Amino acid sequence: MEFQNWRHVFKVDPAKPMTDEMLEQLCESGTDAIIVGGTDNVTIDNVLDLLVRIRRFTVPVVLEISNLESVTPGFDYYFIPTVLNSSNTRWVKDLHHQAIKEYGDIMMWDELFAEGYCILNADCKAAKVTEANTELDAEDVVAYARMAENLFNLPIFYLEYSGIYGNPNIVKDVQAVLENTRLFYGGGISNAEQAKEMAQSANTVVIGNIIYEDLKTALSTVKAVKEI
Ligand SMILES: CC(C)=CCC/C(C)=C/CC/C(C)=C/CC/C(C)=C/CC/C(C)=C/CC/C(C)=C/CC/C(C)=C/COP(=O)(O)OP(=O)(O)O
Ligand SMILES: O=P(O)(O)OC[C@@H](O)CO
Ligand SMILES: [Mg+2]
Repeated sequence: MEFQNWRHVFKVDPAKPMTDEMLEQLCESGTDAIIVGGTDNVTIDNVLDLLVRIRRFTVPVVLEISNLESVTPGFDYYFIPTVLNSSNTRWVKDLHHQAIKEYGDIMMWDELFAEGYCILNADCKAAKVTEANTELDAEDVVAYARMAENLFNLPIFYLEYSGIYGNPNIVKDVQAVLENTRLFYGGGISNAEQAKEMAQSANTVVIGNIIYEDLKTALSTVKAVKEI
């Protein structure tokens, strides 16, 4: 699949305002894809608004589904998070079961890809919402990665530090045990050096909040990652 070659992606949050000028710079930056996703206040209206505006460009666009109410046709792919270290089955497989029960007959299965999330920042919104157990050491995380690949055959293992820069050694340890499952890293990347450091081990680095804080620096991460 196309995403298997992605090295760099921007994640844009439908709940946050973004001008056409900003969006154009992101879409024309040379990034491999734009992921549309966030934890809260994601609605059909703000998702459609972003989709229509991103579609003016040729960059691939993915919807990372965080609730069923905001799903719409028109994206290239749909990423479906399942939070492996959640302590509440709702975020692991119950919402997924409900969605498949309701829409299973009309689902375009070849556009859907599951992401096995392991959330490591206890203070981020996604950890709180999903009641994630973030008290994990490197061995625990590696075990989740092995589970994602070997038990569940997930195409993506997503190391999520949303809001803080993570531990590059853990990213390295995880990459060492993955063969087919792609390793996405996201969290706290706020300059080109950090993007480069995480991209040494992760297959794909995800750049989120810095887009809204310092667009120029966010754009600089594309070249940094592509240079490796
Ligand atoms: C039209 C078409 C092709 C139809 C497809 C049919 C269909 C309905 C398919 C659905 C298939 C399916 C099985 C869906 C599951 C649905 C679901 C609701 C799953 C749960 C998702 C989940 C675990 C969400 C929890 C939160 C989470 C992990 C979000 C990921 C994004 C993230 C961590 C963002 C970072 O947060 P952010 O908001 O940016 O935080 P800050 O503001 O602090 O930065
Ligand atoms: O927003 P940041 O901290 O860059 O994290 C990116 C992404 O992993 C969030 O889901
Ligand atoms: Mg965010």
